[in-house]
Amino acid sequence: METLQVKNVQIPSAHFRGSRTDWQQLSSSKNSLSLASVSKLQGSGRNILLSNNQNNHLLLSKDASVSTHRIRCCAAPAHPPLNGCLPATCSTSGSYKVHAEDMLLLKKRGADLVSDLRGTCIYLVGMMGSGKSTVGKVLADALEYQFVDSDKVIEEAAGGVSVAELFKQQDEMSFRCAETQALKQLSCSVHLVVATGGGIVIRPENWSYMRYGVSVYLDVPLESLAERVVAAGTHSRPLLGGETRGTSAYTQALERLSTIYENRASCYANADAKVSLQKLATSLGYQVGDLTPTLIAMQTLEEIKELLIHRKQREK
Ligand SMILES: Nc1ncnc2c1ncn2[C@@H]1O[C@H](COP(=O)(O)OP(=O)(O)O)[C@@H](O)[C@H]1O
Ligand SMILES: O=C(O)C1=C[C@@H](OP(=O)(O)O)[C@@H](O)[C@H](O)C1
Repeated sequence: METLQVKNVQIPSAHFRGSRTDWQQLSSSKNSLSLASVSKLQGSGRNILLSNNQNNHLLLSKDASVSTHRIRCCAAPAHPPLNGCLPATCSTSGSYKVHAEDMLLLKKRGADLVSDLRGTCIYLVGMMGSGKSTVGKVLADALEYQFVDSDKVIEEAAGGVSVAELFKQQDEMSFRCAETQALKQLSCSVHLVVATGGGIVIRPENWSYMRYGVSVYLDVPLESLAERVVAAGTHSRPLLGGETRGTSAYTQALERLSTIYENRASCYANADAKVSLQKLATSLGYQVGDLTPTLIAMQTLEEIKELLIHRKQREK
């Protein structure tokens, strides 16, 4: 890790994902943004972390479209590069490991939101495999909320019987009733990030519970979903029709996911906010597969922030 003392930097506008009010801007054009009062620029691996003296941080990803020469230090370093300012440890959000510096930034973004959220629960909705659990755990850490998976609540209420087993033992309607009960119970709590089951959106009654909180739709292209669920194994996802192997597994998963999605697309659109992985990837010059749960969690916090600002303005 390298730390440079710099005064201001120029970055491509598309890569600015922070709050503009946190940063003094020297100039801004369609394609580029010049930020003043940057006190530190730290680089590690693919990431570049900018900080200013007000303790605001901005994480940029160094990839094909943001190479170091496009992140131009307008002032020469005041001191020779310093080494290792942040601990090289990782924090664990479930089994996914978040780099310490990323978690620092996530927590900063989370802390900015907490007072406006006032304990409101966050409900992540989206298709199977969209990353609700993976991203949800990172978000919960960032907000210092508790993470809950609605499927796990259903399994506990059923005495430890798995969702896949419940689908075998009962019809889907019974599972949906248990899901509504679980959600009703969760909606009485505060400070929760809830990873909901992919089908929770189909019942209007469920929305009446999720309206107590903020719902965010993780919109992931079907091809990526199919890749993920096949890699993870489809045994725990009964609606995908059990385990198949080889190349046909991907084709079968994609077909089933497409059919399920067609029936649900309008329901997902009810969410208060949306994180589109395709849009995020395009804005960063990435492929969807390159988007880490950390980046997705960061974007989720941004979307929630926008939503809260919008709500506040409407209240006025
Ligand atoms: N951003 C990501 N990039 C790649 N794989 C991911 C990402 N997010 C989640 N996954 C993987 O996809 C699978 C499904 O994720 P999960 O969080 O369980 O989804 P959901 O809770 O929406 O069903 C898991 O194996 C997980 O490791
Ligand atoms: O899409 C669905 O209808 C379902 C999604 C699953 O949850 P995940 O989205 O967490 O896989 C689980 O609730 C059940 O298998 C039904």
